[in-house]
Amino acid sequence: MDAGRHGGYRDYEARERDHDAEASRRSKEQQHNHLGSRHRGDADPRRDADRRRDGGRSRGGREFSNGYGHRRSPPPRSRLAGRLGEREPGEVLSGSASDDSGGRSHRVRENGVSSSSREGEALVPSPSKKRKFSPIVWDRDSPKPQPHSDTRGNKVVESVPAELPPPPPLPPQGHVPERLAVEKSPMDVELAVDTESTEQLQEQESRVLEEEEECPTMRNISTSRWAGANDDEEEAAARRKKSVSPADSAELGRRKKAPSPELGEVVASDISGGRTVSRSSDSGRMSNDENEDLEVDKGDYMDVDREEASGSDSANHLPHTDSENEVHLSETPELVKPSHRCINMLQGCRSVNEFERLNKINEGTYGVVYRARDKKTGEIVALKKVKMEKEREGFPLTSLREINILLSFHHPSIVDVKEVVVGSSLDSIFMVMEYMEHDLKGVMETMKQPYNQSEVKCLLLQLLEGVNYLHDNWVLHRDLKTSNLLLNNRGELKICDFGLSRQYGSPLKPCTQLVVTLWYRSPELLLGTKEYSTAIDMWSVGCIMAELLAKEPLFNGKTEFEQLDKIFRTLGTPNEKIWPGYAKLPGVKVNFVKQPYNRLREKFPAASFSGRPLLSEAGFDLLNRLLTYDPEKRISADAALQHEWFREVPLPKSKDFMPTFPALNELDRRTKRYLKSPDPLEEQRLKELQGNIGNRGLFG
Ligand SMILES: Nc1ncnc2c1ncn2[C@@H]1O[C@H](COP(=O)(O)OP(=O)(O)OP(=O)(O)O)[C@@H](O)[C@H]1O
Repeated sequence: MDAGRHGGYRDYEARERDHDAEASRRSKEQQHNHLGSRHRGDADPRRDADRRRDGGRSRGGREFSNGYGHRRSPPPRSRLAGRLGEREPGEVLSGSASDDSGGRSHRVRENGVSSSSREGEALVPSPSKKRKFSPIVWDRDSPKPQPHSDTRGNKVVESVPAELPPPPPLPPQGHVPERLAVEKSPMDVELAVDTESTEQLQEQESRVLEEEEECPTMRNISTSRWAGANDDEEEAAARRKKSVSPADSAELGRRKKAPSPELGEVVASDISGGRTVSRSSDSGRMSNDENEDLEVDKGDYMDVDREEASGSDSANHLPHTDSENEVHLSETPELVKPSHRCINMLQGCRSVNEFERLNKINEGTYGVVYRARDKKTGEIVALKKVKMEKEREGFPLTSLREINILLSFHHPSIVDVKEVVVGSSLDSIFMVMEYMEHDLKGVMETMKQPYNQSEVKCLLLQLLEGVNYLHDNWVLHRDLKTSNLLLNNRGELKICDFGLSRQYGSPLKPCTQLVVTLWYRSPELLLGTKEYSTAIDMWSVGCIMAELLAKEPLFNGKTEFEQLDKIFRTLGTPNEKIWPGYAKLPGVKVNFVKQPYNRLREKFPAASFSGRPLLSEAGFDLLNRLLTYDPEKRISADAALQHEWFREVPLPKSKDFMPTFPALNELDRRTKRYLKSPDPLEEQRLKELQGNIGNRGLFG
């Protein structure tokens, strides 16, 4: 942006070269530090400090007292075969389940015994993992963290210049972008925006960022290049992508986690190689002349804008021992070669009138979502129109974040944004997303019965894979809830709505406690903590797990006080013993109910005739670990994925056997209301309208 404004392309390129050299140097330093740290052993006192900060969520692997480890060894097939009779229809089978449960079929065990050293199991070398620091969030008023380099190559927060990072590189001379990204570098994502709008967007982003976060150490989330990537390897990775299953690729993604992003970068460890980015076939390097081509054909305009204008108790009660929380660092940290990824901001966007509008799906706080058809390809997509009406200052930051993150990330459990298209004016911007038939909230509202345990496992595994991918890539979602989990009729779950998501490790201003919808908000946020971490997302995952099992929200408070009250009544009132630091939280001054016991088990009994959702010991243990008060002790996504519950019967249901529903998102809103209405008369009408709505799948 600055280059365009002040120096033109020449300056821009020169600056870019400098930037590249700097990035390359940093990358080398990082790698060097990594190598250095390999030989240093565990005697590093800073490692202990990191371990405490990390709260045991390190990628290096946390051993739980119950023996859940990080070993990913496939069980002998014969064992599973021996208990086929115990399976529910659609359960994941060893060996064939790579596409069922996020590639964890190899974790399936005979009976859920979690011994980490069972005989006869073929040990697959666990991928070395990178340690992940707990994000550190500084109060704006607090002293700025001093820049320092981490000798182990781990994430460090360093002071960075207030100015935005340099713009992305120009494509090489004569470069004509391909339509299909699979033929390109797997890490290349090209956000096609015309030059003028690019400048405008960047300028606005910079302005909004500066306003929102005055802290000079903040850098915006931007997708930028990693130095040192090998193009050949990228191409090979892109080719490999085509042959790996999503589940396999999720596994791969975890292995490929970059040690830490360069500050200000969203490091997309693009697990599956090249993402297929649909983009304008006529897009190319943008010139002012080409820009004019973007003028919409008024006669053929999709009338979106106009229409808009008119219309276990231990987790909470028994403090974990030190040994439980001990972080076992990876002995041989994997040296990850960062992938090369860049967004070409200089290509032209397609116009929204290349899509035919089908119906309005939903309207959220930040955008209106439409179902539409790509006129060229016939593909059905979801178009999220960025809401601009409240934005007197320009392009909304939330949307910029969302676009940045979603264009950068590619994972089977994260909704895919294919491209960005523009409306008649530059302030009407749409994200073109893969279309999903439902969101989890809508589906649960229409279901007669809650999901059973094996279905919950299938969904939860996918959710955890997505959250793990985000956390691995230094992003907090900060608004996980059932309406932000999309479902399709292939049993796939995908996380959407990244408007509140945030790169962590960067300072956040104090008022950002108001993230996460109330029902899914963690106690530390409700109690006003100024430092929070990946654990806030894990609390939300716990609430979602409970909601999936019960088909109703776990804690549905109307105010923050009521929300905390509901949490405390169910999980017991926390204290310093189970949650060190609790007493110092700003919100603790309020007089809360004194509930000495954790009563969660009453809501999810092991056996019941009361109609309450059943949950095994292992399932309850996972739920308790997700709903652990102390964020430092709360289970991480990575550890949750290894939890015994997913390995015991009933095994996670295969996605193919998940119940399917009529696509709510294709119905008009009136019909949707019928569907959700508790009124029996309406229900009757609905039945007539929809036939077998809510029928469960073949084996459901
Ligand atoms: N790719 C998609 N396919 C189908 N439906 C979608 C898609 N993306 C979003 N939706 C629907 O639109 C709704 C709102 O989308 P989204 O959450 O992204 O918007 P928002 O304005 O950020 O919402 P919120 O108010 O929750 O922040 C979702 O709950 C979902 O029902």
